[in-house]
Amino acid sequence: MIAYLCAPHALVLQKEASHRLRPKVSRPRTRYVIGRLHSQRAAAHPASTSPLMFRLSRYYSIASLVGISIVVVVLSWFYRQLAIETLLAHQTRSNVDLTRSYANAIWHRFDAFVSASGEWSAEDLRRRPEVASLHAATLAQMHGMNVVKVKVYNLSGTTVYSSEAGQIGEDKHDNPGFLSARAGKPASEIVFRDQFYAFEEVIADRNLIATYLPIHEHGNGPVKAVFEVYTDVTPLVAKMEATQTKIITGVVLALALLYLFLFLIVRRADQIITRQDRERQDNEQRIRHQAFHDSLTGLPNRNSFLEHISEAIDRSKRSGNPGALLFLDLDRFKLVNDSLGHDAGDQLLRITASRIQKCLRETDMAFRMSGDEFVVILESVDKGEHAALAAQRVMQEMAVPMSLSGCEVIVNVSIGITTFAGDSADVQALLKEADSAMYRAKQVGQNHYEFHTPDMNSAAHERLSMETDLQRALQNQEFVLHYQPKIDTATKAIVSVEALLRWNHPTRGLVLPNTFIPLLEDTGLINPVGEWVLLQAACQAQAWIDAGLEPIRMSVNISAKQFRSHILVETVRRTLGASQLESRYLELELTESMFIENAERSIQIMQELKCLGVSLSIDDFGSGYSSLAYLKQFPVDYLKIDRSFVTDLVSNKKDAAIAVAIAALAHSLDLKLVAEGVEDQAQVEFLEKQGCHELQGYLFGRPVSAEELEQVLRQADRGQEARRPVDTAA
Ligand SMILES: Nc1nc2c(ncn2[C@@H]2O[C@H](COP(=O)(O)O[C@H]3[C@@H](O)[C@H](n4cnc5c(=O)[nH]c(N)nc54)O[C@@H]3COP(=O)(O)O)[C@@H](O)[C@H]2O)c(=O)[nH]1
Repeated sequence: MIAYLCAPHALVLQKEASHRLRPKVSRPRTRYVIGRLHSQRAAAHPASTSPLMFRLSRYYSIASLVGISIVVVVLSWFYRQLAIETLLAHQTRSNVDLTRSYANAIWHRFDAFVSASGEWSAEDLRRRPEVASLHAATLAQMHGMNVVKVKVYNLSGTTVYSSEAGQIGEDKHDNPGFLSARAGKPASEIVFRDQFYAFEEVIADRNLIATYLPIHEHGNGPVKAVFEVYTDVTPLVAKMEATQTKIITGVVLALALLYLFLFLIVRRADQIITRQDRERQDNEQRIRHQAFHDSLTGLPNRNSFLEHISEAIDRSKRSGNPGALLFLDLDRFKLVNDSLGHDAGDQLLRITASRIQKCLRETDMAFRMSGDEFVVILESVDKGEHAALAAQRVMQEMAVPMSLSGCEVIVNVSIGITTFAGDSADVQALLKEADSAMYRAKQVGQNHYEFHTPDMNSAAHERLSMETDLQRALQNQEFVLHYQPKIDTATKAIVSVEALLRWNHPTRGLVLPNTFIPLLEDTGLINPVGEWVLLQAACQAQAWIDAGLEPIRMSVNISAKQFRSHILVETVRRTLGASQLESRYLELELTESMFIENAERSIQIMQELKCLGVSLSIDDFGSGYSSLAYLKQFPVDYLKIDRSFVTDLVSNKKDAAIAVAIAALAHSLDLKLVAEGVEDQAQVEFLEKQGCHELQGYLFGRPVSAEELEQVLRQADRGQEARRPVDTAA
């Protein structure tokens, strides 16, 4: 039940709405879709920030420092090699010149000595008297030069003279420098000596260039001996090293500046990348959250449910503790949406979500599946009573009035419960079980919970098979209309008939609209079927006129979906054209809940319908949101008191008071009053007193086929008297 305790302009009614089906159990079909879900766990829980975020500036710093170091080392080595090569080449040239002048000056003294040296031992060589004069001549020749040692080798590689006397007689025949010079090619090498015996002193920490030079006979003849000259290049090397240091320092400074400049660019890029990365992560997190949560209520959604129920079943398997699934559906949610608008509907869903959560333990989880459907997973429920207690808690919480769009409203909930243990593996089957139980709870009377029983599965199958059959019913001409008369209170003549839809099911027999109109609404078939009803009823009314019967009004029920479909006016126009029925004989029965969501638009539709000349009636009046403020603007002709107030109006003072109030309202708004559900004379008398214009009910006739009603109409016309009511036993 939904109860409105509304503000001044509305009637204060807490009566169960009538059994009219248009706004009744109408809930979106549940689809059980289990698809592959990507990263469900990650998405159900907030994503952590990536620990491996690429740090460009860190990589740049390391890579460029290593690169700069390599460049400096290579450059430094390369420069040094180049400088030494240059030095060696230069020194070799100068040593060639030096040797040439040395040879020119003193070779004539050596010539015979060197030629004969092959015969002497090392000792003999050292003792030779020529050595002293050679030494003196050499010293004189080298004076003032940077030459620090001179050696002379004969062609066998024996040191025949050295300015360091101790080396005379040494064998150097396999020395590469000697071999190169003996072959006619000067050779130089640079060496470092921490101690070196120069002509007359010992010198320390010196860079020396040793040059091996061939001595040719007559200047350009065959090689006669090999000279080795050591020149001290320490100052040159020091200079070279100083230059090298300067160049390297310059290069390092230039690279450091470049590094700094690039570092600033890279750091900025790094900051941008980091920010974009964070934004991307935030976006991903938001998308994941959206994929697994319902944006309206903030509850986890169906995807999240599918993940969690599987985990809950696994846990139940491991622990052996059973769990339970609660399927919750709001009672008459559609009515709130239709009457108070979608904002109120959204607010209701949010309040419901928070109330459900209030009733749960930390280990339980609530999900919004779709529309007004919620599911709760309860873990470790030892006995079914625990699930029942949770359901009761939710129902109690929902029974507390809530304020929606300025109205105090109580919206109840119907709950289906099923339990699962380790062996229940099929999530889809579990959902179906809980859904079937919820459906049974609704059928039992709403604001109720039911446990799943095996027979419920067959009820669900039944629903499905009905839906399938309905798809073919229109094509197979299985629908028929029955007609129930309305009589004039004063004359008791039939002044109108209400067309009521029946389904002639091939195997089930005659099915009443309570069973299938909600399914027609759910499947969207209500529009084509509604059009068919309109045309059929109008054609029947015209057929009776054509058959010579006194014309009467034909009233047709219009569903909320039809009314909102925006093609209603055009459909009625086409119907009138096709049936040739005068518009004053067509009446449309609308319910007040259709108008509230967009009253202005509803008034416009009603005015357009009125322009066609049809009559309009507000059916089931008093059972919904009766806005008096709008009622005076509705261009309607009839107000039909809801059957629920008529049934007990003689015995129930409140019903009587409401019927009186509605009658007064109709009179003051200049509307014709119709009462439905009239079953006895006492009701007739009460309603007559209230000035009710027309009466409808089993007392005057049940809905019957067109043929049966035609007979009644004929009898009445033949008798030239007020039409007799249809036999109530029919
Ligand atoms: N959108 C459409 N709705 C339709 C159409 N045809 C019917 N309906 C709606 O279905 C509901 C149930 O209709 P039905 O089972 O046909 O019941 C009607 C009457 O049989 C019943 N009635 C009439 N008099 C009495 C009575 O004295 N006692 C009693 N217990 N029941 C009685 O009331 C129903 C008619 O109600 P109403 O429409 O409010 O006048 C019902 O809501 C229909 O509107 C259709 O084609 N389209």
